[in-house]
Parts: sequence; structure tokens; C-alpha cells
Amino acid sequence: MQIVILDDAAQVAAYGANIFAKQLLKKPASVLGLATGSTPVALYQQLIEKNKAGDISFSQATTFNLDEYLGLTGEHPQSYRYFMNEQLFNHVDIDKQNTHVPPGDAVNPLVACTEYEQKITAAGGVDVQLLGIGRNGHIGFNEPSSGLTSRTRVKTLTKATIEDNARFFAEGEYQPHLSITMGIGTILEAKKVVLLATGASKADAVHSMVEGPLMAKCPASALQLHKDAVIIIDKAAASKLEDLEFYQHIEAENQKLQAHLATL
Ligand SMILES: N[C@@H]1[C@@H](O)[C@H](O)[C@@H](COP(=O)(O)O)O[C@@H]1O
Repeated sequence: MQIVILDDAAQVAAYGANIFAKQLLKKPASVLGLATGSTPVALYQQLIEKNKAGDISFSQATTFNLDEYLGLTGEHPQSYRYFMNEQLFNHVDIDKQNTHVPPGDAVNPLVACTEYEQKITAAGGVDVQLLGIGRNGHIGFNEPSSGLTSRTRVKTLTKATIEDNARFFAEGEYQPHLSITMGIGTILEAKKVVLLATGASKADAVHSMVEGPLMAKCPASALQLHKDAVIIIDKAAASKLEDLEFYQHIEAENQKLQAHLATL
């Protein structure tokens, strides 16, 4: 794991956006794995700005989102399809036909899960997967106890996740308890994964992910198995890491090496 500790959420978003921008410059027809939640919003804003400035283009890109609420259509304002349209797709030069979010209104959700996996494979697999993390260590909607080799499937949300996400729903509004999510095994097949976490409320989850044992109780700990996982966090989210100074030292050395390599 590469652990990048930055001062604040704005720096986290900028660092993450640069990874995606570089990926699009290197390979315009990239397959990008995308995430919802409040954390990636600032990163998407940066990508929109870079696109409007003509620095990057999504015209050849394909995207696959991690998850969707089961029971909501893409027109529902709390659906993740709606979120992605609002936060990114409507503002960049992407062909919406090439954007994929698991179908929350699928007649047969099990078939939809298999088809989603097939589409990812047919696209050549995900080049860079963006992730947030839940306070309980979930990635996508892979809640604690999720199989570490799981594939796209229907998952039941925990009470804690429902409560965390209740802020997006109006009082009395129907809030789904089920989702379709890429599995942990699906996520681990991305060539690179980039996880963002900001704020003190994520400090315990970040600690378990980075320094805890590999365990289904903390689904994000599965990223310890990935050969190219970049964890970008602010100081508040890093505040419970035991070896904080060591990670900062590694990153400083890493920056020096990158600067040297750029001169060759
Ligand atoms: N399914 C999403 C996750 O993909 C996201 O990482 C998490 C954290 O969201 P936030 O960034 O708002 O804390 O929320 C939801 O449960």
C-alpha cells in the first residue's frame, strides 16, 4: 500500500484527481471505476475543471460504478446513477452510453449482477478504481463479513450504513436496505485502486484497513493484498495510525525517487 497523508480534504481531492487525469492522458480509452458518497465529490469537481480547461478528455473513456441501491431507478435523486450524472457525467465530454452503474431497478437482480461482471470483463477490466470507505470499513457496499473474494452481488446494508446515508434521504422517504455492489474480488482485479478518506470519523476504519489484520470484519483490509493500492488521506483520517511517521517518511523518499526518475 502507498499511504499518502495530506493536510486536508482539498489536497486529498487534488492528489486523487491528478492520478485520474494522468491515467486519461496515458490511455484516453481508460476503463475507470468510480465511487459515490460525499468524499469523491471534490475530486469530480477537479476532473470537471480539467475537462473544461481542455487538459483531459473522457470522450473515449468507459466507467463502471461500484454500487447502487436496489429498488431505486436511475431517475431517483438518491440513486447513485443520478448522483453520478449530477456530480460528473453531465459536466464532462463522456458518452453516457459508456457509463455503467449497476441497475437498481433490475427485474432480476441476480442476472444483472452476472451481466455487470461480464461487461467489466468485456471492457478489458478496470484500469483505476476509485474508492471511499465506510466508517465500518466497507468498500462499495461490501459490509463487514463480506467474502474477500466476492463478486458483484446483492448485499444487505448494515444498520450503521443505513443511518450514515440517511442524511441524503428526506424524512419519511423510502430508503433502500439492499444494494448491488461489485464484490471485493471484483475490486481487487482493478489494475490500480485509489482510496480516499477524510475526517476523524474515518480514522478507526483507516487504522483497521492499513494496520489491522486482513479480515472480513474490515472489508477494506483486503486492499493489503493489492499490488498497486494508493491510500490518500487527510491528517484527521490518519490520526489513529500507529506508524504515521514511517508512512510520511516513505512517501517523502518516494517523492525524491519520482523526482530523480523524471530527470532520466
Ligand atoms: N456505498 C458508498 C461507499 O462507496 C462510500 O465509500 C461510503 C462512504 O461515503 P462518504 O464518502 O460519504 O463518507 O458511502 C456509501 O456507503
